[in-house]
Amino acid sequence: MVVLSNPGIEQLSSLRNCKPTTLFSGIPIIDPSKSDSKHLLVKACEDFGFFKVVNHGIPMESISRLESEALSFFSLPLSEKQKAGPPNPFGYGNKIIGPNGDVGWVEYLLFTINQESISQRFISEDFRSALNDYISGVKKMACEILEMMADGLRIQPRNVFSKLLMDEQSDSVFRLNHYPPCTGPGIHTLNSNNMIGFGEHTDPQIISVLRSNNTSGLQISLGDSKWISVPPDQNSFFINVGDSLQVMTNGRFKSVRHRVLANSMKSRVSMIYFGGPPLREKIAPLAPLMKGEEESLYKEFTWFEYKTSAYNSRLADNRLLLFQKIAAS
Ligand SMILES: C=C1C[C@]23C[C@@]1(O)CC[C@H]2[C@@]12CC[C@H](O)[C@@](C)(C(=O)O1)[C@H]2[C@@H]3C(=O)O
Ligand SMILES: O=C(O)CCC(=O)C(=O)O
Ligand SMILES: [Fe+2]
Repeated sequence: MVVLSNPGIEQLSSLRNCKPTTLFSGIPIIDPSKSDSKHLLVKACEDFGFFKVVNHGIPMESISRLESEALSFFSLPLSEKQKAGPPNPFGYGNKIIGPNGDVGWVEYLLFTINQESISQRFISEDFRSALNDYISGVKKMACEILEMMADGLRIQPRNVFSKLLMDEQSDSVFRLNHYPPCTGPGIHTLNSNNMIGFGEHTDPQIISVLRSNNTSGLQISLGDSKWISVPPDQNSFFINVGDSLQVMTNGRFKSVRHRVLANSMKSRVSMIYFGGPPLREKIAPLAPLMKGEEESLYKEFTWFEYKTSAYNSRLADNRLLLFQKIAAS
């Protein structure tokens, strides 16, 4: 990857602060075809806000096609890729994440999804077709997972979450990330610690569906400032609970704090579908989940208000704090 003059090396060197960790074998695994999966899934969302889905039914051909289109794009000369940028927030971005000064050892393409498909013209017809085919598969899977969650929580109708993604005004986003091996000038010679590819954060939406190639790097935190390295699995999907789902379950499900470390040997390619509600949607705890006199932990807000506030925040900020009735200690 070509190193841009902005951000500078001082900024990027602040990313080398990660201690090596071992891969964790306790990530919950959900097989949707198994009868107990809805209960396991609820437990995973309560304990981790994160789990892996196997036996998902999305054809490998659809996944590989998108991965190879993405790799072809990221292999283009920087000047070609930059024709699809800068991200505003959609388009091609290189090292700069979001509008508020965050940087990472990553380049990416960010797309908005309008009614099932991507219409942005900054990529080729073949690339767009691979994206649209893949997105329709992961969206269907995300909705099935959300319906299993409703079943596991014993709430009705079972499309109470999934209808938000199915709404034609759903504000969903798709992202392709490419983390080149981190051998930039001055980086590995200064210090052998890992570099941050994508800094720690929670995803603001309802649910994120992540697939990566077999390169490690993704880590999750269980709120104890320790990081757990997620063993990569190119045949499975990883699900993140987003901030909006945490609010809709009044804190019962936890939005998972995660980050990506760049790998010094291999490049990582990830594809993430972020399922979000329509902008006008009120994000609030669902009544059937409230027990007795239980009160909402959050002030009332719409997805538009939350998203606006998120885009004014730094990646690592706890974006829900502003919307909590009682600030956490
Ligand atoms: C620093 C930022 C990038 C981000 C918008 C934000 O201001 C804070 C949230 C970030 C995040 C994290 C999850 C997704 O990757 C993302 C697309 C999103 O919806 O929220 C990114 C935003 C971004 O890269 O534009
Ligand atoms: O690239 C990854 O594996 C995760 C990136 C991520 O968390 C994000 O784009 O929000
Ligand atoms: Fe994320």
